[in-house]
Amino acid sequence: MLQVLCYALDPFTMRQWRPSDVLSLEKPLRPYALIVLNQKLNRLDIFKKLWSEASYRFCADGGANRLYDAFVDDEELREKYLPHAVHGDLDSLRKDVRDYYESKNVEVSQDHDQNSTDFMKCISLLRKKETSDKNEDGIKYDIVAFPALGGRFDQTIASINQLYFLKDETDRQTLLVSDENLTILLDEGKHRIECNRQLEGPTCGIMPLGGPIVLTTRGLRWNLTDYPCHFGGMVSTSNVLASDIVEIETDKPVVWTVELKEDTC
Ligand SMILES: Nc1ncnc2c1ncn2[C@@H]1O[C@H](COP(=O)(O)OP(=O)(O)OP(=O)(O)O)[C@@H](O)[C@H]1O
Ligand SMILES: Cc1ncc(C[n+]2csc(CCO)c2C)c(N)n1
Repeated sequence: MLQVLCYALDPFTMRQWRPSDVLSLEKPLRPYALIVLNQKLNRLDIFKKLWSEASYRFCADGGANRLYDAFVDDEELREKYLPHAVHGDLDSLRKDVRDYYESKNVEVSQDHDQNSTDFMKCISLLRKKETSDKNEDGIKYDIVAFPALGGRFDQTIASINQLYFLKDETDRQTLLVSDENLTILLDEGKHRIECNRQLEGPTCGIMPLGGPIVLTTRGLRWNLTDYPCHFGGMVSTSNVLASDIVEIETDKPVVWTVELKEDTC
């Protein structure tokens, strides 16, 4: 009761998160751009749900191959899943895939920069769209990347690094969705994460990937109070949701990840 009172008195210092909204709500509360990365689209249930409500749909380079290949047996369906753009250095995009999407008037654009991944390039493209005349309301879109994490470890770390890059953009949230996890970055401060335990859990982790932190948690099976966490010391992995509401207070950014159930959509 006391905590409910605290929220009522101090709602702005606690950042609110509902990571699984993108999988559960009919209409998302916040508009988002879906970026399809270059990993096999195993979970078409998740993919179709994320796709259906996205305001922008970009394929990061070889992500377009995965999209194309997901509908190998169904030409008609393939034509229903046309992205707004295929973007990147285009060293992974197959010629047949490029020809197909170009023939359907999909924007295929190349950026040769060798210091940014194709995922990052797609985020730059989103920024361009956001500042274009067509976005008169100046909407900033959340970013949902799928399938993110897993696969190559350097790419996995690059994707998490991307969360850190974006952390100061507090008017947008970035969510990495994999076949088995939802992952976000919590910036320094207080956070209230609402979990839908029909979709999320039981396991979760809080990982100080950017350096040492001091952590306080509530709503987990194993909680910490003002506890120093760092690699080589305490890292909260294989933790378990004990409540629909998880509260986390951290003095530095920290990665939150929660397991996805097998049947989510
Ligand atoms: N094996 C992988 N594991 C995890 N993520 C991947 C993997 N391969 C690609 N990705 C993600 O998909 C995006 C598009 O991949 P792309 O087809 O361009 O492969 P790449 O040339 O190896 O990637 P990049 O040029 O971005 O380093 C990458 O930017 C990355 O976010
Ligand atoms: C210090 C440093 N390490 C690695 C790369 C390589 N790299 C990082 S992102 C990217 C683009 C891939 O499409 C490439 C080639 C670099 N540039 N600088």
